[in-house]
Amino acid sequence: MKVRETALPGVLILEPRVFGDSRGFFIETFQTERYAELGITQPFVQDNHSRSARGVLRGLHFQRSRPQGKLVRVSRGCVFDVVLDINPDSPTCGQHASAILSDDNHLQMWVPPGYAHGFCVLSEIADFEYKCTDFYQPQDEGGVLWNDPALAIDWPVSDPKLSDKDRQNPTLQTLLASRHS
Ligand SMILES: Cc1cn([C@H]2C[C@H](O)[C@@H](COP(=O)(O)OP(=O)(O)O[C@H]3O[C@H](C)C(=O)[C@H](O)[C@H]3O)O2)c(=O)[nH]c1=O
Repeated sequence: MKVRETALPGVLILEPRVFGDSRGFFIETFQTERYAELGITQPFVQDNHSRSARGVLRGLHFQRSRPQGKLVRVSRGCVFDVVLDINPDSPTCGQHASAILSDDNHLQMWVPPGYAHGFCVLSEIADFEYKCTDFYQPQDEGGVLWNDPALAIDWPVSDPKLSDKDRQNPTLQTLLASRHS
């Protein structure tokens, strides 16, 4: 497996080994020992699968008191995936890492607990599948506005389809200010 570090501490882009043959391909999408060697040691307790159409943007989400680590991949289609540092004590707070994840490049993103995460869909349909290190806690959910100008995230969509919740997410500055109030 090839591993690329990013500008964000602990955020990794992983390229699993692909075994192709005349029938298609085979990939081990997760394996405890191999991923533990990369520091991905927290047990996964929940698997998620979302399907979205072209132009959908989900994010940027996080859980406050029960932060989820996420090992994300795309099993169908193509997305622009974004991880945002929202830790005010981090030297990279406000910075983001991004990658194109697709069923062609088979790339995965490891999002350690404590980061915000989101993606937008670049193909007709995208199946987004990911493993989480903690359970979904709806009352614990938080979000950051996808197009917060201070973040300068170069989303490859201009007028994405958002949930009502995501349309109302605060800017990072507002979020961090509310934590100290
Ligand atoms: C996340 C989640 C949602 N749900 C239910 C709650 C809603 O009735 C429905 C859609 O939820 P939501 O609109 O929050 O789904 P996404 O916008 O895809 O949320 C995810 O989007 C970004 C990309 C993330 O990184 C997070 O994993 C997660 O926040 O699924 C569940 O039952 N369990 C869950 O773990």
